[in-house]
Amino acid sequence: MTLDFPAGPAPAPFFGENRTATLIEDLATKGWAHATGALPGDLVTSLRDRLEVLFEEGELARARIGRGETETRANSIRQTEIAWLTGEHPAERQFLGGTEALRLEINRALFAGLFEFEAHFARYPAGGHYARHLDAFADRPRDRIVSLVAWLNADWQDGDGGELDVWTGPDDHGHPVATLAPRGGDLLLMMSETIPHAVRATAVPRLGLAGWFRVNPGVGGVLDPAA
Ligand SMILES: O=C(O)CCC(=O)C(=O)O
Ligand SMILES: [Fe+2]
Repeated sequence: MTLDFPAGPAPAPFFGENRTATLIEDLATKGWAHATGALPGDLVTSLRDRLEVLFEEGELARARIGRGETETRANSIRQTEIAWLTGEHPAERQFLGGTEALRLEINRALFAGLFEFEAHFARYPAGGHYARHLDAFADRPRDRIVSLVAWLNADWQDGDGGELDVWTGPDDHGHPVATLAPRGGDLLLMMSETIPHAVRATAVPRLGLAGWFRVNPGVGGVLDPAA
C-alpha cells in the first residue's frame, strides 16, 4: 500500500538536518545506517498501541516469502505476522510523514529517484525469527532500493533475543558487522539489494515496522554513492 502526499506544508522530519545528513552519508558509504532514539517517544507509543490493537483484533496475517514455498520451509525462514500501513490511523500518518521527509532528503542528497514508500507492521511471536536475506529479489524488476526498519519494543532487555544481524554485503559470510537490539525508537536504513540481514529468534513478542523506498520499476532509478 503506498500513499500520495498532497501538495502542502512539508512533512515533519523525524530528526534535524545534521542527523539526517549523517544517516544518509552512512547509507551511501557503508550501505546501512543505524540511529538510536530516532522516533519521538509518543509516536513509538501510539504505533505500538496500534499494532497491539491490530493483533488483538486478528488483523495480522502470516508473512509469506517467495512464491511456491511450502509452509514448512516458509516457517523455517520467516516466522512473523504483518499488517500493511494504510495511513488511516493518525500514528501511521505521522510515521509516513517522517518517512516522506526522509525520502525527499535521500533523493536530494543521492539523486536516488525514490518514488514511493510502503511499510508494514510486524509482530514476531516468541520463537519468531527471519533467516538471513536481502529485501530486494533478483527475480523481480528493480523496485525496492532502500529498506527502513523501526522498532517499537517498550523495554527491551538483554536476553530477550530478537537482535538484527547485519552483514556488509552479499559475499560477506563472516561474523555480522553489527548486531542490533530492537529497541523502541531506534531505526535502521539499508540498501535493499546489497545488505544481508537476519532476525535472531526472539524470546518474547517483538514489535516493529519494516518499509521500503521504491523506484518506479518503469524508470529504474540508480543510487550512485559517488554522485
Ligand atoms: O524486524 C526486523 O528487525 C527486520 C525485518 C526484516 O528484515 C524484513 O521484514 O525484511
Ligand atoms: Fe529484511
